[in-house]
Amino acid sequence: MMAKLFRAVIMGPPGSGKGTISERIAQSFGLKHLSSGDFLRENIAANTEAGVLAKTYIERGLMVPDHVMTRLLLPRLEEMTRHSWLMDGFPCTLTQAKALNSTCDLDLVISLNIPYETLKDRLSDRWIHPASGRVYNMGFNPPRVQGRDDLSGEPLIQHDNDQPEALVARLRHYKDVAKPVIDLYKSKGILHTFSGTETDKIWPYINSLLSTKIPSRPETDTQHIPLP
Ligand SMILES: Nc1nc2c(ncn2[C@@H]2O[C@H](COP(=O)(O)OP(=O)(O)OP(=O)(O)O)[C@@H](O)[C@H]2O)c(=O)[nH]1
Ligand SMILES: Nc1ccn([C@@H]2O[C@H](COP(=O)(O)O)[C@@H](O)[C@H]2O)c(=O)n1
Repeated sequence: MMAKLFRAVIMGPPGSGKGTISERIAQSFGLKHLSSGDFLRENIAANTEAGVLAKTYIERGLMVPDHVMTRLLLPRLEEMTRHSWLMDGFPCTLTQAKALNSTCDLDLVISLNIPYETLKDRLSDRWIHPASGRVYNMGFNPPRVQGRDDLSGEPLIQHDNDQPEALVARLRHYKDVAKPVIDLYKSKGILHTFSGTETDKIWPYINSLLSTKIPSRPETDTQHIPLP
């Protein structure tokens, strides 16, 4: 049982490994991994009003507007009064960061700084199980059976906006909107940036940083709990 609740955010461009590293943090430190992308997909699947609206943007490879993201996510975070969490993919604009700031005090922000060529290679090789959001990479973490999800056996898909043509625009957009967010967290003294081309090499540094902030927990005590 953690003495103090811990609130963290992980930021980085598409394909930087936010989801992959978040899962490791959740397993090692017992934080709930809250994925804004998964939450959007759940709302789309459930046909909620915000989900229907968000879908029209995601389908065109666009970012969902700030007011939709904050309306969807902030009430959920406000409910999480008894859990430590790690938010992945939100905030990604200054407006979202300011809205989050008015809801809670963050303890730590992890920012991933990964070269473009690496992102391009990873994303063109990324395969997703749409129903669960489980992510594979044909080189790094391939599925046991090619083209099939390990748990359900269902087919894996690739997103059009993971292909190099779409990626350049997505990365340019990320750089523009993330810069003021990074500056904000730097000025608060909670930003920690990790650079590199391999998650397995970055992970030990993140692990040791978090070990100084939160107690790790034994393997057997791990679980992934989706956002309620
Ligand atoms: N080759 C390689 N692939 C990696 C590495 N780390 C993560 N990946 C893969 O790269 C892809 C992107 O990783 P994610 O964890 O989905 O990245 P993300 O930042 O959450 O991406 P978005 O959801 O688009 O924002 C996935 O297919 C991962 O399996 C690595 O060190 N090497
Ligand atoms: N703050 C955010 C987060 C996500 N989106 C949209 O959702 C899509 C999927 O997100 P992943 O993190 O799972 O890649 C993403 O491509 C965006 O369209 C958003 O708009 N704002």
